[in-house]
Amino acid sequence: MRVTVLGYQSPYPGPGGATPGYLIETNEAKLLVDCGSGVLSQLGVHMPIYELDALLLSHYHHDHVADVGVLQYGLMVHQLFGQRPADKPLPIYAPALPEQQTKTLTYRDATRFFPLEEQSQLVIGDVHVSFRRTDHGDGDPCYAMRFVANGKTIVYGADSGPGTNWRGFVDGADLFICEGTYLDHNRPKTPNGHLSVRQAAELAQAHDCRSLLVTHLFHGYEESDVLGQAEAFVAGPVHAARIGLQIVL
Ligand SMILES: O=c1ccn([C@@H]2O[C@H](COP(=O)(O)O)[C@@H](O)[C@H]2O)c(=O)[nH]1
Repeated sequence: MRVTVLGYQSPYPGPGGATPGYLIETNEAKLLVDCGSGVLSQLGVHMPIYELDALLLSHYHHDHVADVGVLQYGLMVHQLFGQRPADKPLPIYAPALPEQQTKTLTYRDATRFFPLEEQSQLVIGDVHVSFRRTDHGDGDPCYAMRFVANGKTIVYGADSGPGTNWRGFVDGADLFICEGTYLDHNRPKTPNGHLSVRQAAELAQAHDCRSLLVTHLFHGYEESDVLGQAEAFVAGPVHAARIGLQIVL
């Protein structure tokens, strides 16, 4: 499996940047995971957008879905150009709630919405995907995703506060893509559905992850500060997200 960071910033893209979006590729699948602001232009650096096999959305906050509409337009045009079959809408797997948000995900022949629940299990090409609800948001679900292919496991933690139950989901992952929204000096006194970089590292270490990618970062954070505050993770390599970073497992 190969993961490419297309966007990692939050809550908005810095100059030339992008909010969360990750390309996960195997021999048999090209999956876009979240589709934030600026992600579509980054995707085009790595592959034609019409070759995607699926889009998976963790939740509907703007920083994770901002480019879905332009992706739909793009696929529609590539179908008109004959580069993508008109009878092959891109599946968009996304939470079933809030219902109003789901209504935009089926668009002409370009995309089709498939609802996710915590119990959902997907097989896309050679990738098996399962889900875990995270501690995030004001009542509507946000799902972390576990991708297993060719004996390797990537867990994408989506947005997740300290109340998330990770047991049996992230343990032993070859790569944990975990949010670290705050450096220490910005960390709120009361948990608000996000983790700090320090908490992300402690979590990955406690669950025996083999490598860590800290993401969902403010664009102004320095990579050296992020890596410095991730010192609790000693079990393997630590990466601070940056656009274009590729990790091969
Ligand atoms: O205290 C805060 C609250 C939010 N942010 C950033 O804003 C976005 C959107 O907020 P949600 O809590 O996810 O609705 C969030 O992803 C953070 O990047 C913040 O930095 N500090």
